[in-house]
Amino acid sequence: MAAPELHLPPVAWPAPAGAAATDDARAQGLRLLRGWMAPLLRGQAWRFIAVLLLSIAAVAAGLAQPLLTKALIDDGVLARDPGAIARAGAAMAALALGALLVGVLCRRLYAQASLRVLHGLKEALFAHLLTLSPAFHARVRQGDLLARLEGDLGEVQRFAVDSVLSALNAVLMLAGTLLLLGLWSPPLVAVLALLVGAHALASGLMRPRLEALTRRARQAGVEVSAFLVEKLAAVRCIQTHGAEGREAARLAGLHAALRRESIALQLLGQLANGLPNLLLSLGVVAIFVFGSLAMLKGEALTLGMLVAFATCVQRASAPVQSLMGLWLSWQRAKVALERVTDLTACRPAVAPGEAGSPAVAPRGEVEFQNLSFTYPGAARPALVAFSARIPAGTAVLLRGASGCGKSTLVDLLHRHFEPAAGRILLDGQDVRRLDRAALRRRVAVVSQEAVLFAGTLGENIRYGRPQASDEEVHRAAEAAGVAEFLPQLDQGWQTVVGPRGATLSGGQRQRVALARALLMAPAVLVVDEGTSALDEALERRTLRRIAELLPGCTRVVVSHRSALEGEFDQVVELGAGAPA
Ligand SMILES: Nc1ncnc2c1ncn2[C@@H]1O[C@H](COP(=O)(O)OP(=O)(O)OP(=O)(O)O)[C@@H](O)[C@H]1O
Repeated sequence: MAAPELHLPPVAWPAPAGAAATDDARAQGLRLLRGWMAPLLRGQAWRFIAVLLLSIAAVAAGLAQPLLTKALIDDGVLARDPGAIARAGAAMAALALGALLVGVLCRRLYAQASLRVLHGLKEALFAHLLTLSPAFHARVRQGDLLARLEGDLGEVQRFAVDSVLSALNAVLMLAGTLLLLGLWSPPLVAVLALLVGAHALASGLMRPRLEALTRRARQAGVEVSAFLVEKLAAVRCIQTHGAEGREAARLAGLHAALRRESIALQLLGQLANGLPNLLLSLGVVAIFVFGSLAMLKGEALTLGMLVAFATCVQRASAPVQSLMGLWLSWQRAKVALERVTDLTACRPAVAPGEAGSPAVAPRGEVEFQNLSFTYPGAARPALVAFSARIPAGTAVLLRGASGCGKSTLVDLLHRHFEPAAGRILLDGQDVRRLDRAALRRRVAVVSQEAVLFAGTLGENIRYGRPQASDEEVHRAAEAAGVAEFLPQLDQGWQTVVGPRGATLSGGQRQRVALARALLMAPAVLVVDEGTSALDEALERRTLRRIAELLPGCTRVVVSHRSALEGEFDQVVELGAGAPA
């Protein structure tokens, strides 16, 4: 049985407050995410191992610096040996240069591996989003999806890859430093451990506030991107209604909320970040004060050792800070992970279908048997016990009052949803038993809103069948009426139609979308008000040309125009039983 698309109650997500998915759904979503990440990480394993080995080399070079400092002071300066000073200086310079080269190589390998993992994750999430039904996409704001794809997924990847690697590096550095310090002075190690413990305590106290602030700041950012995506796609409507000023003011309001949350988050983050710095600076002061006092008392401590101690503690500060930073990134990543699993927890409304394909030479007979359907979360059914039979190769006009369920019927035929009751047969086979992709190749749908992509006219017509020959494209374009406006386009087939086909008229866009469907040579062609922007004479001509191009094709046309009735073999009325 198909899994429900949303395991969440329909109102729980997407909601303005970004409410959570159920635990069960989230666990499933997490499993899916881990399933994507594991092979990506395995594929980059050699790069990560190389980065680790290079990091160990860099740590060793870093640890040699305090030893050289000690040698320079004690064996060189205090022993008044210029040769020892020169040797220690040259070794320090060589190590610094080596560290730079290793750092560059490390960064290169690391960026390659890390970006591949991020892009792989994004591609998997994008592919997942493409499996979700139009009803899901109708409910989710595009800006919200973008924020989750771009920001949240990046945060998860940064934690899973960047933070883990830098933490590993930090642990190595810290372990080496502690070893050195332990050899010289065990009490100093105890001081460091005390500092780390104090920081952990302070961090624990700040955690709940930091997590809540992170979530709120993220949501405020999503509100801004969702606003921009929606409004920039509707500039003409805003201009028509003279709403430019109001929209600008709304953006300012959203920005004010975002600023409030971001500044609070940054202040708390700064405090959390600055704490280890403060503690370590106090540690260095303590070493100099107590070390100097010990030297004055004549204890066995050289100036070189004191400087080397301080250098060690300062060297330990970077890894300690990076480990503390790890905690901060985990707070951010946890919130981001929840937001990404909100998406991975969503399942396609319908299963891809069984292995069966529609007949090799489909006839195109469609039968709706007692179909009922209610949208998730809707109070009233969109379709109630609808039945009709459309013989193969016939032309049918499907009509009914606005909102009576005509488009829903088309979506059920295309298996964007499963009916609550009843079934649809294609050539006698239940469409649920058919492979969904194969079904969609046999049944082409042209909707009222023609969706074109930025690209040439030819590319848009070929979208469903990129390998079609020029001649096939021309025939489909001729039947759809594209040929009638082609001479008006400067570049002919090569004309770039702009984002969403914006440089064409509504009727021209519909004709391009129709040509695209005809090129697929479907067994069943459904035109869901897909020629509504054409004048009546052109619509009539187009319907006749389609019949000539695809004589055996079953044609179902959803239209409110009664004058076209004569063009059809049958008129099917939808409405009885369905809500008005
Ligand atoms: N995604 C959705 N979620 C909830 N309800 C929906 C959704 N899409 C459509 N509906 C509802 O289902 C009913 C049928 O809608 P449908 O789009 O199928 O009607 P239609 O007959 O094609 O209308 P029109 O002729 O105006 O295009 C309507 O009451 C509509 O409000």
